[in-house]
Amino acid sequence: MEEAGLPPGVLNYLSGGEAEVGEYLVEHPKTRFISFTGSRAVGCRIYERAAIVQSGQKWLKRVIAEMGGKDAIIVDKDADLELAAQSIVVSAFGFSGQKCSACSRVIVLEDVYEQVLNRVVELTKQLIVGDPEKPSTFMGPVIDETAYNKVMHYIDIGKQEGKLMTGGEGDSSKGFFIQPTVFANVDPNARIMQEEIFGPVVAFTKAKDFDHALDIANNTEYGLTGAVISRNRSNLEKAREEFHVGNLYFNRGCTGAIVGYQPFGGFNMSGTDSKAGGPDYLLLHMQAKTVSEAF
Ligand SMILES: NC(=O)c1ccc[n+]([C@@H]2O[C@H](COP(=O)([O-])OP(=O)(O)OC[C@H]3O[C@@H](n4cnc5c(N)ncnc54)[C@H](O)[C@@H]3O)[C@@H](O)[C@H]2O)c1
Ligand SMILES: N[C@@H](CCC=O)C(=O)O
Repeated sequence: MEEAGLPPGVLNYLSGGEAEVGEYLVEHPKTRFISFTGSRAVGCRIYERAAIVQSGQKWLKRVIAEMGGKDAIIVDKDADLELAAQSIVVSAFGFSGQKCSACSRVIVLEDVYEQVLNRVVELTKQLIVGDPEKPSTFMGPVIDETAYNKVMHYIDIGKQEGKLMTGGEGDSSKGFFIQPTVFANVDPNARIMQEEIFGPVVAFTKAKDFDHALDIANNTEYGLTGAVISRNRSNLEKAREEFHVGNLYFNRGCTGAIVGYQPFGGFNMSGTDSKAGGPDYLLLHMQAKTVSEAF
């Protein structure tokens, strides 16, 4: 950044604990702007703390919060089912599901539900989990023990809430490895359909028609990414209007936004409606001033 012209000392990297560093910076009267990426819980905490005007503070702090997701892929009855299955597997299990954009809910029209589910299970069983340095590995471990315990806890909940189709096992003896896990026949209001897991776990539910599928997809506090796999143009147009997410994809998975091409950021509890990687983002970090001179 200095090579690009930024004066020394403007950009600083500071590591440390959440309370010691995070809370201190958020609450400091001289902090002016906070750009945060992380969970809903921490984002809400920052938003709340930043709103309090501290002694000596002479501005209102501005906050951008990019938070979590509970992202859904809808599969229509006339979809390319192989494309659907491939898109689901990549979106659910890439980076071990540790993406805010990861697919954690699959909503399939009842006409093709069994076919899509069976193919996803088949593809999931072929994934290689292991050493991420090996090119043949598809999925490495989750990030740490806390993440491992959290995801395994959700897998236990999933075993009560749905039918375990594949996966469901973890091994923390040498790294924190979790098998890619698929649950079927899950109620849209179940915890694994509502709460962000941030791990390799995906839940399937059945919709009776496309409107029902959209209702289920929108039945979440989040609104980050979503995808529709369909050959039906009028259903795609309906989703364009009614599927309430910041990043909506048609006939592809719901991860992998490209900077400059698919500006990224969600609605509702997924964030503050900003679009990282898009032309408007920089303006959010600036202060506009209007100067008028009369002659
Ligand atoms: N919307 C997006 O663009 C996006 C992108 C990536 C990840 N995420 C989300 O991030 C989450 C996973 O990341 P994580 O586990 O690092 O999230 P996290 O919220 O646990 O932590 C994020 C950061 O906040 C810091 N932090 C924690 N408490 C704080 C506090 N009280 N005050 C200030 N800072 C504090 C942490 O030290 C960490 O650096 C998921 O929810 C995921 O969906 C969102
Ligand atoms: N922008 C990334 C997600 C970032 C968060 O994990 C994507 O589109 O997959």
